[in-house]
Amino acid sequence: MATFRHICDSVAVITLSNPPVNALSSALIQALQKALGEAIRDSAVEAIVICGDKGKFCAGADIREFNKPSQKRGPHLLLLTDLIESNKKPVVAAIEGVALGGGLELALGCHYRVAHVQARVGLPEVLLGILPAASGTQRLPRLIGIAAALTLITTGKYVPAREALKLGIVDKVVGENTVDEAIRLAKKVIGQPLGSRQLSTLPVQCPPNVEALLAEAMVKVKKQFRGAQSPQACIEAVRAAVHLPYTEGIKKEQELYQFLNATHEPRAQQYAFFAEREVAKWTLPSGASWKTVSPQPIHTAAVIGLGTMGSGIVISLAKAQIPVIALEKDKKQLNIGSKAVISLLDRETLKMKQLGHTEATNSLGPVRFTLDYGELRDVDIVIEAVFENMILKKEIFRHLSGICKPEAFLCTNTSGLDIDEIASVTDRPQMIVGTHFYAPAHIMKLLEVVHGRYTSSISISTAMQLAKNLGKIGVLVGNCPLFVGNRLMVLYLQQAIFLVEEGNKLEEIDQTLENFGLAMGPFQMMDLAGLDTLWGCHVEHGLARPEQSSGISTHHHSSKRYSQLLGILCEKSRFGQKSGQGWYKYEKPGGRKAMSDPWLHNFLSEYHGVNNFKTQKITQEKIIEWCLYVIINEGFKVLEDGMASGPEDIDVIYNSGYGWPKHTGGPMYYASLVGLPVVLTKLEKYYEANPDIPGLKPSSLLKNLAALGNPPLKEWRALLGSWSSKL
Ligand SMILES: CCCCCCCCCCCCC/C=C/C(=O)SCCNC(=O)CCNC(=O)[C@H](O)C(C)(C)COP(=O)(O)OP(=O)(O)OC[C@H]1O[C@@H](n2cnc3c(N)ncnc32)[C@H](O)[C@@H]1OP(=O)(O)O
Repeated sequence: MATFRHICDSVAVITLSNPPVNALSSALIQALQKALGEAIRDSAVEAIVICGDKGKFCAGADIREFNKPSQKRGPHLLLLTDLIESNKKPVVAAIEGVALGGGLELALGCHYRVAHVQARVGLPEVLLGILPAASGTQRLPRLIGIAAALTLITTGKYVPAREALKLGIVDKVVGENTVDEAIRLAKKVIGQPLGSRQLSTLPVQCPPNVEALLAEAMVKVKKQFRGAQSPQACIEAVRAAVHLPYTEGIKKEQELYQFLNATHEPRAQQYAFFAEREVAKWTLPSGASWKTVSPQPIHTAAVIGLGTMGSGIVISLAKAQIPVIALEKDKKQLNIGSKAVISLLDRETLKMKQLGHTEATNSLGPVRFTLDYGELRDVDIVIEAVFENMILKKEIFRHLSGICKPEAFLCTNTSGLDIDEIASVTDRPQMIVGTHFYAPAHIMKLLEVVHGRYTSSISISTAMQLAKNLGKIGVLVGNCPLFVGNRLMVLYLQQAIFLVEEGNKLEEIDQTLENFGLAMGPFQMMDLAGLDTLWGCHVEHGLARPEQSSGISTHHHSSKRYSQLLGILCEKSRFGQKSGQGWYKYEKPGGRKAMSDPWLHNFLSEYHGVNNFKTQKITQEKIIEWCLYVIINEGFKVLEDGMASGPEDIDVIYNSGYGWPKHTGGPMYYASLVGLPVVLTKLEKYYEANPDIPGLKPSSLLKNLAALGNPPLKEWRALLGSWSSKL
């Protein structure tokens, strides 16, 4: 756990050992306390080095223990940091790998910190719904100042060693032998006064405008983490460091921790943390998983189509150092596409250089542009990213079949078309996988990996490994129309549009859902995605009729309610951000700043009158229920259909692909927070009043679970044996 040995009879090295990331479990904290006590008492020891086993210093408190009652958690890390700091023998932290959360707090208790050049440090507690409650909010501002500490503590950002050195978090960065260097430093400082190295005793260096700085940070986090309490608590704790002596600041830190811990947020965020890791460990009903099916290595790739999605996918591959051949259909498109890719690559290279990655200078190297399909002959994987048209996609896959080597995986970036139909025209249906990236593809973390009827487990394993290599979260889903993410999303967007038809203001709907915590409201999201794209998707998937926009309409299609508004706006060339107007207007085509548009409001009130819609102004609470409960309900239907392995998969898709607020865990976790019987009752009521909206018809899985009360999400599967994955 924490072992202790003598070096040269004067330096004790204490090694933290708790695989895989040396998380500070209560057992490890106890062992560390014991080892420290021994080293302190041992008169032969004049200095101490703390390091982590297997090249990882420490990833912080053991998150799995957070739900243990505190009396069972053993000694508190905070007491340990005080013990280290007040010790007369110098203590040096040798940081390799990571020093995160409690791991960094432990290092801040030490008198010196030496880091390996590839190490990263940070205080990510805010991302787990808590704050750095083992003195991080009090010691870090004393070390690096208020502004830098605020940034680190409120964003949870991981800082690479070189940046940590610039900020003053570590004293030295080394390329190798971190522990040896820490031992050398420890020996050198034996006998020197430690006063200036005891962070708790230092004054906080405050700029004159400190209150303005704190207020600005508060505005920022309220916008960035709407509805979440931990970022605000983090700022309050740093404010305490400004105004109160250390011990009082610590009291405030503890109070804020207790306050946060009493909310649902830590549990929701910690659930989201583990859910992300769980879904990456895919298993198929056949039993195939990482453990049984090795992914094929991907040394080279090709991307077909260099529009927004294709360009982003090329960048993603290039960033992972996978050589890419980028193909377009004609010279003009290749010219436009290659310019977009090169400019994105330049931007990424610059970003990486700023982070100290010198190897990034060569990141443009792996991309080659071509018009010639023949060049794709030897690549290991092809990702098709042309626009959503089945005929075109089939033509491309037929062509690829004849050109690519038999071992090449052929992937489609369709956002919802039938993978099996695409596979049917190829010579290798078992090697066809859906790889649904999210825009911008080089930034968004989510990759839906779509399992077609014929897809082999090796293809799945390879696609899931590719997601990892690209730094993305791969979530395995089934081949249903629109897959999982968009299947739920399209119903949500429709609900929002129905509200507008009934006389509600789209700005209010957006604002309400943003206040709930979504990264953007539905209308801003539609403008970003492109109204023409969404309309095309509605028509393609039979949610509306193509001719309806100009024709006479009953607002029903196959007895289901639909709205023509998207089609009408497209007819008026209002495509969203790209055309400078959609649901909102923008300063110019491609502009980002959404402004309310008086023209649209006039148009909507006319439309409302002409079409005789009922007027139904609803409250903020109802907007949330009306729009979000269809996501939850369809999530249950996805589980019923076996198109996702579990509720965690749906939550991860929404958290990482759709800006769902992690402090509510994800839509399915949120349903359990609200209470399944409550969600069910509301849906029943809404469906009774709107039988023409099938998205509101409660799923039988929801009904069955609600009948059992509100069982915790992790028990859903065990309670209902009938629901099984059909992936
Ligand atoms: C005076 C007394 C008063 C008492 C008052 C009580 C107050 C109580 C206060 C409590 C104070 C606590 C203060 C400290 C808080 C914290 O430290 S919170 C934790 C902060 N740390 C993190 O958030 C780190 C999260 N982890 C990561 O970012 C990554 O895992 C990684 C470390 C960078 C490694 O990444 P990668 O190599 O990609 O591997 P992963 O797949 O992500 O992880 C590997 C496995 O490790 C598990 N894991 C990771 N971190 C932790 C952790 N901190 N605890 C437990 N487990 C962890 C992860 O789940 C993976 O596990 P498997 O899936 O089982 O393999």
